[in-house]
Amino acid sequence: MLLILFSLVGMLGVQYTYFLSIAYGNAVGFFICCIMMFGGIYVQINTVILRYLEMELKSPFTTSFGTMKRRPVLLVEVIDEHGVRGWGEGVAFAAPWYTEETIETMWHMLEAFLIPLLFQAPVHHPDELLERFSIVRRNYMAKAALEGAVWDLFAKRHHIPLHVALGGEKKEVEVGVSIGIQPITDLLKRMEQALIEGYRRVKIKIKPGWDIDVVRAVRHHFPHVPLMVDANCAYSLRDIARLQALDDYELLMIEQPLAVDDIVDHAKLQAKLKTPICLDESICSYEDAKRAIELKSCRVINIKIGRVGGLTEAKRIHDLCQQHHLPVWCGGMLEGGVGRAHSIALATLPYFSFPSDTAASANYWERDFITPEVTVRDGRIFVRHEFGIGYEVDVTEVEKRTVRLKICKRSRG
Ligand SMILES: O=C(O)CCC(=O)C1=CC=C[C@@H](O)[C@@H]1C(=O)O
Ligand SMILES: [Mg+2]
Repeated sequence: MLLILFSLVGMLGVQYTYFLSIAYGNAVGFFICCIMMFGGIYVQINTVILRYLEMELKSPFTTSFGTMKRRPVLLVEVIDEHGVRGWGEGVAFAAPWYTEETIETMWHMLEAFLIPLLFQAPVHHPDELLERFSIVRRNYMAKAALEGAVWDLFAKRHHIPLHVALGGEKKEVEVGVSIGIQPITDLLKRMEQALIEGYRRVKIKIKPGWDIDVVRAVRHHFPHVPLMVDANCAYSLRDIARLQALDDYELLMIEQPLAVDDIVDHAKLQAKLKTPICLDESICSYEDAKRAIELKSCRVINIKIGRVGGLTEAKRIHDLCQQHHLPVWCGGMLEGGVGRAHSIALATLPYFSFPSDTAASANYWERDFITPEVTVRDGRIFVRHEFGIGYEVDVTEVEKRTVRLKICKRSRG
């Protein structure tokens, strides 16, 4: 009886504060979280559906570690005891060259370990899953896929958008575009197109031998465009002179120049560079971010939900960086629409300080599997107010691409 009363109070309270927050701004975000925590609604997931989708990028994407055209996606759908559904996306690639995870390892970890852990007990708030999943080491993208689906469902159960559930404040998020390695004339054309489309910042990929000349050529054509470079771990401290030469081009930041575990060398390098270093692959947790801040290994952090194990950890890293005045921004993983929707919601948090790598659906896909597709106007994505992730999953489009499906059911014994 008491539980039903709490649930009712919680549900009404959350919706009321959501409408208040629309009407009066977002000062009530903290209040919303309190009500969510104590409101008494809990979610019992009874079914999880895993889908392996074959997808192809519109054009190949080349970085220092290789070229990708095929981009399979792992979709996670969770269904609770009321039939409410939530969606998450596993963002690892087919091969383990960004982090150690792949689409197959995510599938295995989900099926063998994480889904059974989710079935074990109801969830009062998705923040609890960080602790519950912690008995599984690393495997952050697998955890994030399932946790993200629960966040979506949780927001829907509370009749609020995901960005409100997260405590986000922005009504629109600024976005940039990431352009892969390609012949310089194609790169310049692609950049010009992106700027015409309104993107507010351009990131280009570099590697040893494809760096200073390219940046010089880009700066020659676009002297004032907010520009950054991403090396995806391609350099070592032996390349310090090459990296220092990039200081002449007013780059916003150099993303992940050194190896994934070179957090000490990144500190040595940052001390010798004027340009801020942004860490991507090196930051997989709150603890990693704390160490990087302590060691002064970087001046910016790129937060990707998948890389850090989910939205809860992403929020913790955001808050930590805010306390230390170290700007963050939201990276991308060439996601399908569900992953993209989660990133948009996260980027509404106040300390996301540079445009996200969340370009429009049409930048990647002939047809995305959400409706509406993500669109960018004047370099901004307008945040949707529908409950949960704010976009519908287009089941017909999903089914067309699904090559493997697994339905996992909670045993009620
Ligand atoms: O548009 C996006 O989703 C960002 C693309 C992008 O730059 C990256 C995606 C995935 C791995 C890397 O190649 C790279 C990155 O490191 O940020
Ligand atoms: Mg990167």
